[in-house]
Formats: sequence, C-alpha cells, structure tokens
Amino acid sequence: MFTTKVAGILKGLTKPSVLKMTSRMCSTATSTYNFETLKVTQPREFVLQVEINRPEKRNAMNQAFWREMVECFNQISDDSDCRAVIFTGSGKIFTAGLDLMDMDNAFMQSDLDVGRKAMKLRKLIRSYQESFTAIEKCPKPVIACVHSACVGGGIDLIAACDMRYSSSDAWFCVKEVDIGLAADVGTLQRLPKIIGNDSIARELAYTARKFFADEAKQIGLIGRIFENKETMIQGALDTASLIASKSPIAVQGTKVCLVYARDHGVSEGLDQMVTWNQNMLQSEDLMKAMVAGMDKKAPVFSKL
Ligand SMILES: CC/C=C\C=C\CC(=O)SCCNC(=O)CCNC(=O)[C@H](O)C(C)(C)COP(=O)(O)OP(=O)(O)OC[C@H]1O[C@@H](n2cnc3c(N)ncnc32)[C@H](O)[C@@H]1OP(=O)(O)O
Repeated sequence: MFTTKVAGILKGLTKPSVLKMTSRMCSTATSTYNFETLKVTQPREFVLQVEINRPEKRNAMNQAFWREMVECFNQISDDSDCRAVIFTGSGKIFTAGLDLMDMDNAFMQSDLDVGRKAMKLRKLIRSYQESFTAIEKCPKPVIACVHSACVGGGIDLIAACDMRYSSSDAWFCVKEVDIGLAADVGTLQRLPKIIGNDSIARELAYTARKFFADEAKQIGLIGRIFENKETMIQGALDTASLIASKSPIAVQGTKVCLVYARDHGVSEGLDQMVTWNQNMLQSEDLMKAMVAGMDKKAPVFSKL
C-alpha cells in the first residue's frame, strides 16, 4: 500500500529526469581530463580511475603533479558522470613521494632575506597541502590503491583518500624526517585520526621505519589487502561501482558530513547534520531508494 502511494508521488516527480539520464548515459568525456602527470580513465559507469603517470620516475611528485592534482579533483567534483574514484600508481611502485630533483626554487633561493623566503615557502607549502586537500574537498569517495612502495608524500596522499586498499607486496614509509623535514602536507594531521593509535603514528613519523601491508592493515591504515595489483584494482572497482549505484545525494552528503564530523565536536557535527539533511531529505532520491528497496528493484538515480 505504502509502495503504491509513494510510487504515485514518484511518477510525476522522476520521469523526466530518468529519461534525461538514459539519453545522456555514458557521455563522459574523459578526454577532457588532459594532464601531464595524471591519467584519467573511466573503467566502469560513473567510476573514474586517476593514475599517477610518471612510472620511469617512480611516480615522484613534481611541480606539474602538485598543480594538476587540484585541477583534476576540482574537475571531478563537478563531473556529473563520476560518483566514485579509484586512485592508482602506474609502473613498478605506487609513488616515491616528493620529486627530489624538481623542487620549486623557493626551497633553494638564498638571495632573499629570511622573511621573504619564509613567505614564499609558506605560499608553496600551502599550495602543496591544497593538492591533497582537494581529494578531501571532492565529494566523490576516493579509494587509494597502493602496490609496492608508498613513500613520503604518498602517505600524505592516501591519508586524504576515503579508503585505502593495498596489494600484499605493499610497503609504506613516513619518510620525511629522513630528508630533514617534518611531514607538512597532511600526514601528521590525518594519519593519527585514521589509525586511532597516537603512539604508533608518532613512532612511524619519528623513525621513518618501513612497514608492510599486514602491519598497515593491522593498524587500520589499509582497509583491505589483495593478492596483487590486478586483484586490488578489480576489488576497488567493485567497491566503487557499488558506491556509484547508490544515491549520489546520499553518498556525497555522507562524505561531506564525515569530513566535518572528523574536524568538529559531536554537538557541532549534529548541528551541521541537521542543516544538511533538512535540505537533502527533500531529494527525489529518498523516495526512489525507499520504493526500490520495497519493490526489491535496483534504483536508478538522476545525475548530480
Ligand atoms: C612541501 C613538501 C611537500 C611534500 C614532501 C614530501 C616529502 C617526501 O616525499 S620524502 C620522500 C622522498 N622520497 C624518497 O626519499 C624516495 C627516493 N626513492 C627511492 O628510495 C627509490 O627510488 C624507491 C622508491 C625505493 C624505488 O626504487 P627503484 O624501484 O629501485 O627505483 P630507482 O632506480 O631508485 O629509481 C628509478 C628512477 O626514479 C627516480 N626517482 C625515484 N625516486 C625519486 C624521487 N623521490 N624524486 C625524484 N626522482 C626519483 C630515480 O632517480 C630514477 O631515475 P633515473 O632517471 O632512472 O635515474
């Protein structure tokens, strides 16, 4: 009875958007994602794969990479054909972190006085931080897929992702102290919250010791370990497709609210949640999902 009633409401509400969806299906132009260091493809409907693409340099993060990460994830945020992302590394390893051969002049410039040099560096570090915060600001869930080595900036990167999978050969290193710096693009802020063990987070950051997939899983950095890179990517694509089959309003709202909740107290988080859902509960997706659930059918949601 309830199903029939709700289906009636939905009839008028959703037909045009369903039709629009069918005619525009699979119209993603991944060719509009043109980057030097990132390769963007669409392996499944509503799922994008972003791959760091400097295999000959072990996917080291050069200046083009730092710039393109922001451009890429801003574009993904606005891409209605994308509902979930998997992030991979091409070639032998996931990433060797900061490109030690391609550092911005601001690191080296000795002709500036200390204040001016500090201001330049401040701007540069902020922009590098933004390169990974762009992943967090993007409302589409991002699954990091780590194979072999994930060093230095690689940890900063995966810590900004929503989920982390790895192959069994993966190893990790919070390498920064070994090159004389405190990790400054997110690891120290995000890693302790991800693993929920302050002692281990400090140990890894103070010692730069290598740790392997099984320990990464045990401390909660990695959600799932797969036999190899291929099975990991298939597993990540399956998860991404499952996410993409849900209401994009619900999924993207969940990401926004989870990120907010991590950075605020329970009471502030609940206030933000109320404001969010007082709007989003009015979405057609709510009715569609409920009716589909009761009819035991897969719901089809309009693009967002
Ligand atoms: C504001 C600051 C923001 C961010 C800061 C981040 C900090 C960090 O990321 S600290 C970590 C820095 N990275 C490293 O210390 C790793 C150095 N690399 C390695 O240890 C190894 O390359 C490896 C990752 C273990 C992989 O070893 P292997 O597979 O044997 O490859 P190689 O033969 O060593 O290298 C192949 C090729 O890649 C170049 N390369 C590797 N890493 C880097 C790098 N980090 N920067 C620049 N280039 C790198 C290496 O030079 C080789 O190049 P060729 O032209 O073939 O010589």
